[in-house]
Amino acid sequence: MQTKLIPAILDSKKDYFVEYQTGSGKTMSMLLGALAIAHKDLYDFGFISSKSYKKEYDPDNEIDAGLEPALNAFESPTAIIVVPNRELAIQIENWAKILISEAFTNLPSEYLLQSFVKGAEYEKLQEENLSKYGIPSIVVGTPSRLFELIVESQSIPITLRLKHIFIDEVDTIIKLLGKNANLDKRLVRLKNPKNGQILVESIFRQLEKNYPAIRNKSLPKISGSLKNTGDELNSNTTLPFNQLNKITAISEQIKNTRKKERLITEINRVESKIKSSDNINPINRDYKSHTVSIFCISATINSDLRKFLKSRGWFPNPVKVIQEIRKKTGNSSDLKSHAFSLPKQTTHSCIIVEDDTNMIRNLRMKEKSTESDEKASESSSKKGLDKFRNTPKKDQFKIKFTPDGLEILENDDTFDPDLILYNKGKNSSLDSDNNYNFGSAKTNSTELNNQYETGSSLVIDQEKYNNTMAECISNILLAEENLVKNVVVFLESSRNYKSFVEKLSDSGISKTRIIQPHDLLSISHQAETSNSDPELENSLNNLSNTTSSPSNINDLPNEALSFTEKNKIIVLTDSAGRGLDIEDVSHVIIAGIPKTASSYLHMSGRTGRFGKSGRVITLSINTKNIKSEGKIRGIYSKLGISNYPVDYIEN
Ligand SMILES: Nc1ncnc2c1ncn2[C@@H]1O[C@H](COP(=O)(O)OP(=O)(O)OP(=O)(O)O)[C@@H](O)[C@H]1O
Repeated sequence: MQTKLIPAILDSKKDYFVEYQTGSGKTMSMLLGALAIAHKDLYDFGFISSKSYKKEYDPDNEIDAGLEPALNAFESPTAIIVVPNRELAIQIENWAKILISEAFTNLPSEYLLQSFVKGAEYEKLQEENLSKYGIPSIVVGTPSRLFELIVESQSIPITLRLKHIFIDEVDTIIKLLGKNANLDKRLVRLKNPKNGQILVESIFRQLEKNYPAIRNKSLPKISGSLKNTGDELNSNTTLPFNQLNKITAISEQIKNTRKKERLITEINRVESKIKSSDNINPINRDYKSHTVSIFCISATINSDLRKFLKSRGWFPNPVKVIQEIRKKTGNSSDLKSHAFSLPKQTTHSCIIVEDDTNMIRNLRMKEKSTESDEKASESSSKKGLDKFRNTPKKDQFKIKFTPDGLEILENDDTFDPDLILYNKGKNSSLDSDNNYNFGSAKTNSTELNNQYETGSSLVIDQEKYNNTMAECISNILLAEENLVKNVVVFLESSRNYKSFVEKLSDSGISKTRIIQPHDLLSISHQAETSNSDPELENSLNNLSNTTSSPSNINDLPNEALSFTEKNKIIVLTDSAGRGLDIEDVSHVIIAGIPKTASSYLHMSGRTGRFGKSGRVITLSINTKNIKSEGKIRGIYSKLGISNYPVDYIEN
């Protein structure tokens, strides 16, 4: 993958989807490629002066070439890296610091790369860095912070120097609505697209405004009207209007007059927002003068996301795809039926806790997982979109084998971005969220069931969840002591984080061993500001070395005492853990049923990275009414993994 991706970045003539398994080195390749380009910037813009040191630039002897940094030499960045969370932005910056210090003796890394994330203390430091070092060659940050700096305040200007936009964990950044999201939620999304989407599209709008000459054809007129509904829709209607039209068509069939009226009012509000907002209509890139390459990167990119981004005007030309060859699953022969790939060296186990008897046992896998398990994992909604689900699937892609790998040619004649909203059958996406009951006040038993199925798990109260999970986790760590290095625990996103961490420390795990996302940031931040040992600066990568104060014997009420201090328990949620590379994670423990197969894949991917072995244990509570086994079996089956029974637990 790296031998394909890095040259593709250096060539920068096309747009790419990069879909490789977790821990395969995507983020590292992206950074290496971007730094290679930034490195050239140093010479092109006089940072490294041969005159001052009376030496010619010698690529084999860079350290001696001599550096002469000039303030504000770059008028704008040459690459923008968008990531979904602060932790990942800081991790990338820390990696860059180490790589840059290896290549140059005297060059502050901030000339080449700076990170931008939200939070008062970080923002202050970022502003100081910007004024001290000027605009870096590479900016990395979260969508909302980059939006503030690039679009709102324009403190980071965008010029034709910009050659690359990397979107790491693109599926999280765009976060398409799930197939079962209701109309309310769809309307809200239409009015308020995700920050990452607005950021990227605003950058292209800015470029177009500032450099009209880069376009050599005039913009087609964007039009749309609510008057065309249902079958009258034609392909010239732009995406948001098209979606709105379909929502209108569905809302008209709703019998409950009050609900119908409310929806129509909301539809009108969304329509006027769409009309008045530039941000909502797709962009229109001109590929005859292709100036910026977009790299969309993740272990889980599905065809819905590809279609959606194309419909937003991101890729008017064929997009290159760098991905591993996948085995096929399911019935269909198209790309959707490819299972996402997981590292082979990771084992997956699921432990079921029977709530009524308090017994624990291994997940029982049937001989072969049945279709009903898969259905359980998708959990169908009965919210009135059924008639759209059976819409015949169109042949959206043609695949071409090229020397560089697979290239996907999307066929414009058959392409219908609205299918993203409505066409969901058996082959529905793995990574869309399943969202229910948005805005609904009442919850009936079916909805309750759905909530559980989707992983919201509100049926199990917080106290019971905390007690059960903490007890299981401390016992597992005890039983697997010899295998344990660092451990990542994922708790359900709907859970109270603080009380869970407190319970964990009550159950025999020393507080000093528990690391929270904020701790990861503050460790990095301290390393950054204290200008200490560069090795230490890579704190995310050296968790086992950044030990906290020695453990107090009173913090360790039971046998968990025997753990050494170097073993850390990092408590995260799915979104905070996306893309993070934490050193020596031997175990991932997922406390609860993941929302989607894709979510499971990313959480489990914090271990078994870059060829190392890994162990993933999912803990699931079976209550009297709700059996969670079908859901986890469905996820296993979708991802093509089998249960590895835990030998110290009954089957
Ligand atoms: N060429 C390489 N040689 C040695 N180690 C590497 C190389 N490339 C990446 N790594 C290491 O492999 C680990 C995983 O890399 P990285 O985080 O880039 O993977 P990823 O594919 O982006 O993972 P994810 O999908 O979880 O975001 C990191 O510790 C990284 O330092």
